Amino acid sequence: MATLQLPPGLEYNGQLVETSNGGVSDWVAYKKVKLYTNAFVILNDAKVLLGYKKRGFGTGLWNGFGGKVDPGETPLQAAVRELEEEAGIEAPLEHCGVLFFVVDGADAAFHIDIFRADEYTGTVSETDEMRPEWFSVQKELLPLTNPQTTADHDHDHAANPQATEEEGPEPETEGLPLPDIPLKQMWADDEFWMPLMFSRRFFVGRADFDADDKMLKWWFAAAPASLS
Ligand SMILES: Nc1ncnc2c1[nH]c(=O)n2[C@H]1C[C@H](O)[C@@H](COP(=O)(O)OP(=O)(O)OP(=O)(O)O)O1
Repeated sequence: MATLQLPPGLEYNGQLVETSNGGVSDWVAYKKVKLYTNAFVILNDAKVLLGYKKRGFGTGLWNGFGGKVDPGETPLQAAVRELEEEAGIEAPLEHCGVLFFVVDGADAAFHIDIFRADEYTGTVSETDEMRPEWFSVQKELLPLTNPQTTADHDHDHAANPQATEEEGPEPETEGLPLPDIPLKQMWADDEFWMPLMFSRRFFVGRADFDADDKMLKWWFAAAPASLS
């Protein structure tokens, strides 16, 4: 497999397959990089918890839960802290990808470590910063070729052979008709990497935006499906 040329800001030593790219020809220049996290709880490969950003950067958009990595923290520690601060829950987070994100004119680029978990404990709660809500993962975000993704979207409880009745339907989503993930009210890059996250393929990518939050250029790649 040929080695891929990664955009500036990204490093990855393993095998990658390019999954999407587009936009204008030049990457936006940046001077420094700040570390961020973003975390998703995904139940039965079929439902995902998102938060509506009520204030600060990205106000009015739905996103995972996350923020800056504080001095002395690892990205995983920061992701666990932010999930508790912004959604009131704890989860066994696993690193599932890296997004390098640049806004033209901003003082620093964002290196965002993305985490996912299949379960959580605690009670999902609204905070000053985020309003959490469960969404159904629409079929368009689940590649048909993914052997590990077993979501059955015609039923509330996904057809996951490892799910047992003891795990039960989650009380906070049981019986509710969930809306699809609101891609039009999310960062424009999300549609390129969310399918990789849902199909459990480790991904890396970069997305550059202008000062009005319009996406200028993007590139995403993922571990080959058989290696993830
Ligand atoms: N393009 C894109 N796609 C997906 N997710 C993101 C982006 N850009 C982003 O910034 N993000 C994520 C990364 C972080 O999870 C949040 C932004 O964090 P923010 O809320 O600004 O950081 P905090 O540390 O919580 O900020 P304060 O609480 O200090 O205001 O969005």
